[in-house]
Amino acid sequence: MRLGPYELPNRLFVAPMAGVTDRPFRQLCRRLGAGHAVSEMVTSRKELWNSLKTSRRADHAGEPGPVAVQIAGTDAEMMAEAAAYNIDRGAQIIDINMGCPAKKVCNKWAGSALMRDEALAIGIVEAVVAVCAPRRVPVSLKMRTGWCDSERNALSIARAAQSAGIALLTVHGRTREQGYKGAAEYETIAAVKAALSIPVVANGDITTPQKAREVLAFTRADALMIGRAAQGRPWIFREIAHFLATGEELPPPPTREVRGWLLEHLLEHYALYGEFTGVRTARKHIGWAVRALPGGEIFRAVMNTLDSSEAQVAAVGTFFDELAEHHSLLPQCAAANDDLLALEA
Ligand SMILES: Cc1cc2nc3c(=O)[nH]c(=O)nc-3n(C[C@H](O)[C@H](O)[C@H](O)COP(=O)(O)O)c2cc1C
Repeated sequence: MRLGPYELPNRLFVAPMAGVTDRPFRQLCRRLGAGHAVSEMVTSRKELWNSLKTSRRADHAGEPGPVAVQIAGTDAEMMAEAAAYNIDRGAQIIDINMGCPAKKVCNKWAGSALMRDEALAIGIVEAVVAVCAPRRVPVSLKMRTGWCDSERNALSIARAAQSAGIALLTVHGRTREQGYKGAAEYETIAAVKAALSIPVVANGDITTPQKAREVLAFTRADALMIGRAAQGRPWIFREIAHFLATGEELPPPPTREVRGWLLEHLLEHYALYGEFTGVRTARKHIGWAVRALPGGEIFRAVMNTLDSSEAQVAAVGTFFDELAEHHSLLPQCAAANDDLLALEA
């Protein structure tokens, strides 16, 4: 599918998830079938641009393009500056965050809180497009269905944002008030898709290839975005791609291959974050990878006591070696996907 001047390899996107979708994770998802990845959000507050956290988030070394950087903020001029700053550092697509419900973001009237003030929201879109268009950088927008049940204004913002020049729109089928609770609804996404001529991406609770097919059919969206279901299961993208193309389910991946992907991911992760932070932040990725495997919960607890990368890598290697002795294919998850989603929200 096309996004501005770029032809994306497929219509399965990794959702931006702060603290999760760093470069190593995005690269892993892409390798395992995702056609597009949006980075974790970068603040529009200039004073934070040189912080270690922001510079790690702006690290795209070796990442296959187009590099999409998400920006968040509350002020049109600052957002335009943030867009220009990130383009100068390699961003090829700028994604505006109007979807994040986090308090840190919402208290500052950013993220999904912007949906409450349509004039401000569109002012931001216009200012960002004004900076990006001359540089031939497409702007995408990510939003929820509205602020709350009685203020479901996705359609009106979507129309205005399209007129303001965005190239693609993602809609997460929940209101800001819902956070991650309840189920995503797809009626609003279908209505937005029917009203717009630019590509629309459906997001929310897509956890299986079957669900992916249903959401595509119901919303008629051009693409799907997947977040939490890819945590610990980045091969979900190729599972979905295969199912959409053939109608058949792929068998689970070989346990040894999963071992290899996770260990490679860990090495990339330590390289980006360094030993101390890397070991600590890798724990969640390992936890997600093993949570639904036999012995996973016990391993997770043990692993949280290890504080060197060497010990972490050795423990993960041994865990998967032992698993592979009994299961050449990864044993299917015991926990239902819905439980996993609830767990991580
Ligand atoms: C840990 C976490 C961090 C997130 N961070 C962001 C973010 O930085 N920007 C954003 O637009 N959405 C963010 N989201 C929302 C996701 O992009 C996505 O819209 C949401 O998880 C619904 O999709 P899913 O059901 O496939 O997970 C985050 C979600 C999670 C779980």
